[in-house]
Amino acid sequence: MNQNTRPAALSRSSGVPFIKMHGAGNDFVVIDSRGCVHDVQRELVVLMGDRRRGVGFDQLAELLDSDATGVDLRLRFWNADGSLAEACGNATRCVASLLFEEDASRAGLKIQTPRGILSAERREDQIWVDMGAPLFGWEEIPLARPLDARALPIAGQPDAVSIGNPHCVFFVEDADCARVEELGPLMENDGLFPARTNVEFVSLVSENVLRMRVWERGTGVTLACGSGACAAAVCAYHRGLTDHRTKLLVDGGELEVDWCHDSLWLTGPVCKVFSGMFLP
Ligand SMILES: N[C@H](CCC[C@H](N)C(=O)O)C(=O)O
Repeated sequence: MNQNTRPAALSRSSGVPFIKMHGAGNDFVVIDSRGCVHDVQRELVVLMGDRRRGVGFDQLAELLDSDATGVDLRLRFWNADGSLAEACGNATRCVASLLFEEDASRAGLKIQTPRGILSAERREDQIWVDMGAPLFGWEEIPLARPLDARALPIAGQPDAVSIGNPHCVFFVEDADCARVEELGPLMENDGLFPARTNVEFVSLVSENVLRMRVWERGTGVTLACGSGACAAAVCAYHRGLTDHRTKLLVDGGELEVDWCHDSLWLTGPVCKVFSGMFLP
């Protein structure tokens, strides 16, 4: 790459330090831009996101300073295609685990995201993140026109919901047979969703246990999706399929959602894989 075309963050002479993490196989690069002059730019995201020429990730989570009182940090989420996302449940869990590790005496965290200020808590050996309340208003999701978001009038009658970011949830007989790679990108780019959408295929496996496969907006097929798990759990609850607490079997493991007093609490495994220096 020509030196003159380098985005600001790439001109850090010794490279860009990062941590690679995953939550149930949903993988992330975490960059700490707190106290930095340069924040991350789209060009850097796309270069790092390349699984052959870069590091590779589903999302890049960027830690930023927050000026809101009582807030520990601000988070910005980038998809692998360089687009921004309003929410990312699994990256929020991963970052919360880093912060709890930094300071073992911490009981809770407040994290500012485009979706609002989220709480994270450590309960025994699990980290829970409150993803907030689901939004079903057509202009909140957003949908292209005023429609009832539950059972959209298209084939498969999916539900639409926002967990800060848009989701389109298909309830199917057997999620393992869903044509995720074919239908995912079609729905992601359907005119019904002007901001594009994440797409989940969900089936009921047993009492309060759902199987979920996902196509993520701006990324593609992923092994798990935290906001998608919240979307699937709350839509299943509204359809009378599950109770308030749901386990989700995803391709990369298990997630759990507790839908409680207008809060969608999310938990699941978190793993730190390696740290490194990205050299442009
Ligand atoms: N993996 C994320 C979702 C990323 C969202 C992104 N694909 C979008 O909304 O554009 C999660 O755990 O919630």
